[in-house]
Amino acid sequence: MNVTASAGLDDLRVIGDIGGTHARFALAQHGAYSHERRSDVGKYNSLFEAMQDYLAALPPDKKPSVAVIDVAGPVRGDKIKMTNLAWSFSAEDMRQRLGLKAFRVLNDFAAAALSIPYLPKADCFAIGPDHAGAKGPIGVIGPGTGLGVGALVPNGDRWTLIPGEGGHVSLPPSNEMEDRIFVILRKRFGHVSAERVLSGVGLVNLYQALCEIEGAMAAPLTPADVTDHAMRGTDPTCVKAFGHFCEILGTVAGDLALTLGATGGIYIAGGILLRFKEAFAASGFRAQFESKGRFREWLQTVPTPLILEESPALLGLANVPIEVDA
Ligand SMILES: Nc1ncnc2c1ncn2[C@@H]1O[C@H](COP(=O)(O)OP(=O)(O)OP(=O)(O)O)[C@@H](O)[C@H]1O
Repeated sequence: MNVTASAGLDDLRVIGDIGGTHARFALAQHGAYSHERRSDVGKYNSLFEAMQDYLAALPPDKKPSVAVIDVAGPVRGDKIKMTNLAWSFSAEDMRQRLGLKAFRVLNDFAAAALSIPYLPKADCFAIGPDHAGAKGPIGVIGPGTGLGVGALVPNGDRWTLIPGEGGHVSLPPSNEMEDRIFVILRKRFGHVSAERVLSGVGLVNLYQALCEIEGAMAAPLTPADVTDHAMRGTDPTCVKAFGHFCEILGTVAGDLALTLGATGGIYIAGGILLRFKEAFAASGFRAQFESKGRFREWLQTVPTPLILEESPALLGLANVPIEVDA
């Protein structure tokens, strides 16, 4: 899809970023948004219910005429099924039931990628070289409930958006310990995608694999327990799990940079790492990102800012042109 900043931004639009755990809705016009609300997706049986609830709570003079929604999962055609959530819907059916002029659906990391040209500098925490003024293809990668990946490629004064399912690329182990973790995960999952490690549940998978390597019994920890122990240093296996998480993200992000030729930067998004920006910056992430043999020097020039905004996708959705077909 080719993207300009102008088309269809006058209509009041309801925008929604639908992840595997949270749904965030807002109202947008002229590229900016307000009336943001976040809910747990578990509260609702369907996207329709969640949207109806949000729309019903708006002031009476706020009646959006179009919807632009992103979902964590592939978007091909009218029927959408989310990857990490039991919701499915037809965009045309949603449009009719909500009485809207248009109902547009994008992949969540396509929307996150679209936000990058509009993201205020204060919403990024610099890791590696400064991203301000960096030009060229841009990648976005973010561990949350799943692992999202998206990209933007400059095309004259426009951007070409590349939605994909880069979270499901094969996990690349890059040292002996990662080999051992990989073997354990392969026995468990068969194909070990990057998402099996680089997500909330991935943190727990890493912790459990490390316990197995150490011959220890894994405690029933949540992703938040793992990072909590890691930050407080109260469980050495959790400290190691967080360390591997950051390093493996560095490897996968470095692969993405090489594949895209991402001189514009690889932006790190998702709901997990923005909570731990200092620990992430101090981790082995950047060293692993650059550790690409003969391409180390080139990777050293690629910025890897951490997006501090929980839902950058909303900014992308506020700006997506809706008359242009994907
Ligand atoms: N403190 C924490 N430490 C580590 N993981 C956490 C923490 N809090 C929440 N998580 C995990 O983060 C994930 C939710 O991430 P996020 O807030 O980005 O949700 P989402 O937008 O619904 O995800 P996605 O878009 O990937 O489907 C869950 O797996 C959750 O267990």
